[in-house]
Amino acid sequence: MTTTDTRLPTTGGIDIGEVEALYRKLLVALGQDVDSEGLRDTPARVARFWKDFLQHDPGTTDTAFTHQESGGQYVVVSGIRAWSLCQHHLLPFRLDVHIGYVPAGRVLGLSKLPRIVQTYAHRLQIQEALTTQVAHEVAALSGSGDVGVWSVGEHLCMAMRGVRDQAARTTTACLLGRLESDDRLAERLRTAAFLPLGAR
Ligand SMILES: Nc1nc2c(ncn2[C@@H]2O[C@H](COP(=O)(O)OP(=O)(O)OP(=O)(O)O)[C@@H](O)[C@H]2O)c(=O)[nH]1
Ligand SMILES: [Zn+2]
Repeated sequence: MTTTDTRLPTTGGIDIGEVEALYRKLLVALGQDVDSEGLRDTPARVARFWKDFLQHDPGTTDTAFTHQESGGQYVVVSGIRAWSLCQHHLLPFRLDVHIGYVPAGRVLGLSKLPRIVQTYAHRLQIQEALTTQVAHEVAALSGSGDVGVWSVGEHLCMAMRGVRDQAARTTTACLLGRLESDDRLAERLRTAAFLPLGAR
């Protein structure tokens, strides 16, 4: 996976006028009075939401600094918060994402890690794919093959509908390079990632 993979995997652009018209039709089909005061502007608002969500610009993600003295060091940024939308129900899921890597001569700008998460969160997603995509992007941008990403998700499609389990949390992890093969290293980074979150 390369940095160019941050483009949306869509089949076309967003026709915001058509989205608005379709939402108007949807509300009618749902038996709603679309000309009532509260709903009159809703199709346009929701169309704007989709455009903002899917075309969100996370900003520059590829600033990295040479750091040859990084031998033996690891970097962990934990508690990155993001919202995404599940592919199956188009309902939000909230994520806490924790990223760790062992630099290989270069370190990424710290703010770039939340920006990378946002890049992949602003898609119709499943949590597992997002976790994998973030790990590969961090690897590509940092030049380090030793990357771990842990995501803890709360899915509204499980909480407010369907099984209606409000307490369930989903943890997904993607371990690359030495984090995959070296259990002790992976555990050190995982512990560092989750440690500061104990009080939450
Ligand atoms: N693996 C995975 N599944 C997800 C994610 N988000 C939502 N799902 C699941 O997608 C599945 C879709 O299942 P279906 O049986 O097709 O749909 P459904 O009848 O609405 O399922 P219920 O949610 O069980 O009511 C559900 O089990 C969801 O919990 C995700 O990020 N990863
Ligand atoms: Zn869902």
